[in-house]
Amino acid sequence: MTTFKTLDDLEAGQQLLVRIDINAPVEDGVVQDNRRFARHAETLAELLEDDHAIAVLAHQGRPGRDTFVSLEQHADILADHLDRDVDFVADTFGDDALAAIDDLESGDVLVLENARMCDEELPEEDPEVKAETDFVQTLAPEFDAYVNDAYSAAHRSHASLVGFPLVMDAYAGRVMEAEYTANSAIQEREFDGPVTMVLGGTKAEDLIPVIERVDDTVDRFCLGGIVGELFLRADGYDLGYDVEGTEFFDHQWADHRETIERVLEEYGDRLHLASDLAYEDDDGERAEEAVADIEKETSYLDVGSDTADEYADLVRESDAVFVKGALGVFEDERFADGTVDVLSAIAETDCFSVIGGGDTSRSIELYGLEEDDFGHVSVAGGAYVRALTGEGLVGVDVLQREA
Ligand SMILES: Nc1ncnc2c1ncn2[C@@H]1O[C@H](COP(=O)(O)OP(=O)(O)OP(=O)(O)O)[C@@H](O)[C@H]1O
Ligand SMILES: O=C(O)[C@H](O)COP(=O)(O)O
Repeated sequence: MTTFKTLDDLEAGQQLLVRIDINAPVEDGVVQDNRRFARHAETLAELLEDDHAIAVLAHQGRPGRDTFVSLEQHADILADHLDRDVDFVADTFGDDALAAIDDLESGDVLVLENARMCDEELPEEDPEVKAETDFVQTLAPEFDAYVNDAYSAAHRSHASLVGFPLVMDAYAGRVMEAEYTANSAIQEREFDGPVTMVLGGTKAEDLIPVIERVDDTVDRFCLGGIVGELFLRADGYDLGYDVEGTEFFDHQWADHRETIERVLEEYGDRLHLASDLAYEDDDGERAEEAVADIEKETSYLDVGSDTADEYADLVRESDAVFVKGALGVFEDERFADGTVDVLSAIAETDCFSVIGGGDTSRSIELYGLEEDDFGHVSVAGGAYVRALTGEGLVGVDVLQREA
């Protein structure tokens, strides 16, 4: 099944460019540790044992969002996980970056600045186009090989993910290998009882195509988070108001309204939407309201308790449950109930389960749930649900193609 080269094929003592995905939550400007750091640190530790010199390439946030910040704090978090110094240079492929790369010695780790701060990184273009960018053409000659460990970003055709394998010797890192193996195996499984997909979080644009493509294998969908509210809006309810400083609703509504309305119509009873939602009242407390009674323009931050009970019951009847995205803003304890109640119901049953999402998978340790109670906890979100549809991931495809 795995046709890419792995670290088992890599000669020791080389200068490596290693793409990882440490895209993380940022709270008040402070980058939050999540399980992506721990998993990638294991790959880096293995490479260091083999005397490689490493420059790390990664991204954080998207331009225009308040999570779009430098990777300086990420270098410190990685240093904690690795228990050694990790350098950072505030440059990705300019003179400062090249000078820092020149100084690398065996056993060094250097984090380059957020790849998405380079103009050539983001526009989705073919790998062949990305391989010709100055970004790729400048960095590639500085290294003996490229390692892609960023399975969770492998659905994006961005320069740092798809350009390098076309011009350099390229290998899959351990996280890439493990996630690819686990997620590909899920596609092959067959389940006797109902299969439920719990979809939430902020990235409706990633999830809507998934609903359509897993049509044959998933029996019902439980929606929450921003995604759920967009479907409720399509169902005629006046909701979907951003918290100050965020922009989740309007552009996704403008871009996907027709599809959301069509999916809602076609899927009917198979799509479960929240019947109640939670918000912050004037005293700063959690309050709940039935969706049918909603009149005020406020930001809803979690599904309500009736909805959480209904979703937990559906989970208990299921043979398999796939989760991507949180049902509410679980980082705030007042709005964690929906996510935690549903995850707890999954943990208590013996259904096969996968919990995915860089942010969402963090709720497991935040609320004292045990990773062992789930079939697979993926640090990938969009990439894992896409893999469930059987669709290839461009970042994996190029590694396989060049192997
Ligand atoms: N109603 C809501 N309003 C605002 N944010 C919400 C709401 N519901 C959930 N969220 C946020 O969704 C985030 C998780 O979903 P997100 O779409 O970022 O996916 P993810 O799990 O990190 O997957 P990926 O790896 O694809 O990024 C959480 O950080 C949570 O705070
Ligand atoms: O967090 C993720 O899912 C990956 O890092 C990809 O990030 P993106 O959705 O901003 O492209």
